[in-house]
Amino acid sequence: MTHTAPQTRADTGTFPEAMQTEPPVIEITDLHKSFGSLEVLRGVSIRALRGQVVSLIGSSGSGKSTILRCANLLEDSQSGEILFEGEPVAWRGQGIARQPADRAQVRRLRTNLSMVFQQFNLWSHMTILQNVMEAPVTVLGQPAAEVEARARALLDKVGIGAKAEAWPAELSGGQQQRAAIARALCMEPRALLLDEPTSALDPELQQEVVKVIKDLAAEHRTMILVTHDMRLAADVSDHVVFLHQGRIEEQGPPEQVFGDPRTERLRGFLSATVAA
Ligand SMILES: Nc1ncnc2c1ncn2[C@@H]1O[C@H](COP(=O)(O)OP(=O)(O)OP(=O)(O)O)[C@@H](O)[C@H]1O
Repeated sequence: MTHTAPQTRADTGTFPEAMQTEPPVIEITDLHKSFGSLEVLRGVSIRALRGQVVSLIGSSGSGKSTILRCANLLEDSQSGEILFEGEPVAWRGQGIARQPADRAQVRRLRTNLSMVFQQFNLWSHMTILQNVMEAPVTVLGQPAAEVEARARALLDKVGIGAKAEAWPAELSGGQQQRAAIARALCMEPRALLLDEPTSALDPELQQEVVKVIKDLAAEHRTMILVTHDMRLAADVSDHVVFLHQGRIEEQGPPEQVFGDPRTERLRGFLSATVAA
């Protein structure tokens, strides 16, 4: 079966060869995760090198978001290893006493590995500018004037500079998501985790956010992107991972995954997604 393969960024170049000798920014090995008796991840291994965009695709419930949440210490796992820039992301203790192994690491990790959520999660009692400035000022203790200059520049970059003093409720969903991306970037993270950043938006608003994500990919930001938007995955990814019921069913460069899928499951998934 042939598919109308979305065009990919295969020939646009990814990252300088020299950078490939450093450890991956994110390296997940043989991750297993269950919620009670429900096995959600069954031995998933994924890595993102500096400057790479890795997209996770697959049916609802296949475990994509759980991978991001484990990588960011929002969820524990049963077994497997997660390294951020070569440093283990680990938990310790038993039962309800179990917690991330090292509080300083949680802070470092959340600073360096910013997450953008499907539902934006802006603070409604703060203006857009305050939302973007909050963590660098309060968590990192950076001077407010410096952070404000950076925050305003980021809001300009994502096209909502004029909304700096507005409240989140005054913005469209697409504008709120762009503010959430500016907020993540204001931490000056080394990598971004994007969890279905366009899924909560009407189609016409999705394109505003897609443009911002494409711009970030063109800057060779390291990103793991969970998305149901196959065109976006094809456009921005260096590597695409197709998950099925907690396992990697197929993976490869986007031109292969979308243009020449090897497994019947991926072919079926792509046909169903394109038809939807
Ligand atoms: N906190 C939780 N408690 C119990 N089950 C959970 C929890 N979080 C996720 N799950 C279950 O784990 C499975 C995987 O969820 P996950 O959100 O990772 O999938 P997904 O591939 O991202 O799906 P979607 O595309 O719908 O967001 C689902 O069956 C979900 O219901």
